[in-house]
Amino acid sequence: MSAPIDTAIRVRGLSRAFGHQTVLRDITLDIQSSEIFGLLGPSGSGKTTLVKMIAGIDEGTSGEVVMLGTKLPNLSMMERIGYMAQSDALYEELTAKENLDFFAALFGLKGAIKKTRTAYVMELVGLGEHMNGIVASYSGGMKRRLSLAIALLHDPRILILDEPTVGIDPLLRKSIWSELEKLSRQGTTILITTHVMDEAEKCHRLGLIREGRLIAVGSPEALKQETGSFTIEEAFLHYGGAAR
Ligand SMILES: Nc1ncnc2c1ncn2[C@@H]1O[C@H](COP(=O)(O)OP(=O)(O)OP(=O)(O)O)[C@@H](O)[C@H]1O
Repeated sequence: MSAPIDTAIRVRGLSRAFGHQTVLRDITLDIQSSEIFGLLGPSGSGKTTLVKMIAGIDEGTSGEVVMLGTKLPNLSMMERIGYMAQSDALYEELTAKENLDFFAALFGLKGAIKKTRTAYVMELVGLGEHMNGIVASYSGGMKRRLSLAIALLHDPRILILDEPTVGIDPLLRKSIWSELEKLSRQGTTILITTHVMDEAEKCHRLGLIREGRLIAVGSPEALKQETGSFTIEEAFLHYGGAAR
């Protein structure tokens, strides 16, 4: 008998409409524990809408999301999810440290653990020396990095990142990716949306999304092989999508 597959995120028949506009149509998807799963699709195809429902902050018009065995939305699951939204949700008038303190309190981090985690995540995103800077004075890329630090702060089992590396320079992007790979090896499940093809190549599996439908799911290699493509972009075109 084969070992049971450890599913971290189970999506079944998920649809979402805003008024008369249906933006997600009957999405069914399993994301395995420790997997780095990438969502790729043109602007407006429904990636953010989907990750918001998987993060438990929006609900489908129909269908369901089950995370680590618990149906969402469920408040107690919030502790196990690190969510980095596409637009930064930061307190601009406060310092980075004060922002981190706020989120640490929200997740019940205190004392030495809070101090260690705060220092670690800020170093990771290259902001170790900007801890006491007022966020309003940060550049766009620095704000993205602080948002990523906050998503990682409580060491969540599930990490949901909506275009996390926009505005981040290639060197730092590389070190962030090697950290994501390390977290995945340690058991963290990572769902990431991206427009960047070399990031898509780093995902264990990809879901290609177009006009609210999941048009293909597979490893970058499998998707390329199936379509006889050299690049993911080409494979996407083959499935009837467009990379942007
Ligand atoms: N709250 C909302 N009310 C009405 N329409 C919405 C709402 N949120 C999203 N939409 C619509 O849903 C569609 C999908 O949007 P979504 O943000 O999920 O796309 P996306 O693939 O993440 O795009 P991008 O890559 O540009 O971030 C768009 O047509 C958008 O206008």
